[in-house]
Amino acid sequence: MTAAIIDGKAAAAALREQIATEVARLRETDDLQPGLAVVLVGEDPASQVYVRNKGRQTVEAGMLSHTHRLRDDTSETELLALVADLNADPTVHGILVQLPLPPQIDEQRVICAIDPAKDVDGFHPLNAGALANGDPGALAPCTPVGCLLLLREQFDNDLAGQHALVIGRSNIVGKPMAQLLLQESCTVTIAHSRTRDLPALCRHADIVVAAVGRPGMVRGDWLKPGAVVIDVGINRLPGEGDKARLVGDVAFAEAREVAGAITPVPGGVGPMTIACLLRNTVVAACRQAAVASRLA
Ligand SMILES: Nc1nc(=O)c2c([nH]1)NC[C@@H]1CN(c3ccc(C(=O)N[C@@H](CCC(=O)O)C(=O)O)cc3)C=[N+]21
Repeated sequence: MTAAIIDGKAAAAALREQIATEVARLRETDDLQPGLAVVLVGEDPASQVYVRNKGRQTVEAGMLSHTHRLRDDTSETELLALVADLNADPTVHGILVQLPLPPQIDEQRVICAIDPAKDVDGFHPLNAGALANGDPGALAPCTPVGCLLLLREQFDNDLAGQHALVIGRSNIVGKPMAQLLLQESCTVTIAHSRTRDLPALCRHADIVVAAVGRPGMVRGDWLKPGAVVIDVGINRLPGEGDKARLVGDVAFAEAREVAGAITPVPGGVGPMTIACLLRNTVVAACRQAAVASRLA
């Protein structure tokens, strides 16, 4: 069996189209233009590309984009002051502080300083708790939501009873992914670096979400034939010349021979993450303006 390739790029473009339509309507009928502020501390080249893509797609969707680039030696106090300004700015409905932050800054303190209503990353403990409680109003993290949208498409909106294995337990992907899948009535297993016999566990899974950051870790012979594989990994390996090559956490060529469907890297989960960020920003803007949204 050769797996179907899940086209995240196309799914993200379709989602951005819907978002742009909704933004146009909000600007026309409610005089509301959703605004997203992105904060980048330091010069990490991968982050720069990501920040640029986000900025461009925000504008293409008809939204306001504010980008703040701070020096690598920015103090925690300075960053907290900027977050306070953005919290108070009525033209900013969503705030994203790019992670990781340099070592002199306490990430958790910064995340907690963001107004939960503007926390479009869904990283604030209030949003994480709301998600765990099954509160439909929670702003949920963009990468796992993007994965869920791709999975729903594969399963015709019915994930109930599927055995889902989430590999990775981060607050950004693994934990919220597990919460979302549980909400869909999957049977969820979370695996991590201390899990015993991961290959055997994996062979039972109808759905595998790999989010560990280890290139090619999930092998073809770990998969149940026909499983749906979502590869969250974005690993930069040295490629031809000075070009970096992007690879996922799944050994793609092998997995493709066994899986039923699989996301590629690039062009899988990544573009969906950005589309979901735009969506969260529209939802957050509507709530802040007490206007009904047709997206949520
Ligand atoms: N506060 C915060 N929120 C995040 O959501 C966040 C973050 N910090 N820090 C970094 C990671 C990484 N991340 C990516 C999202 C999309 C692509 C993406 O669109 N990738 C494209 C191609 C990228 C390329 O070619 O360079 C793809 O996979 O097809 C990549 C990486 C969000 N993150």
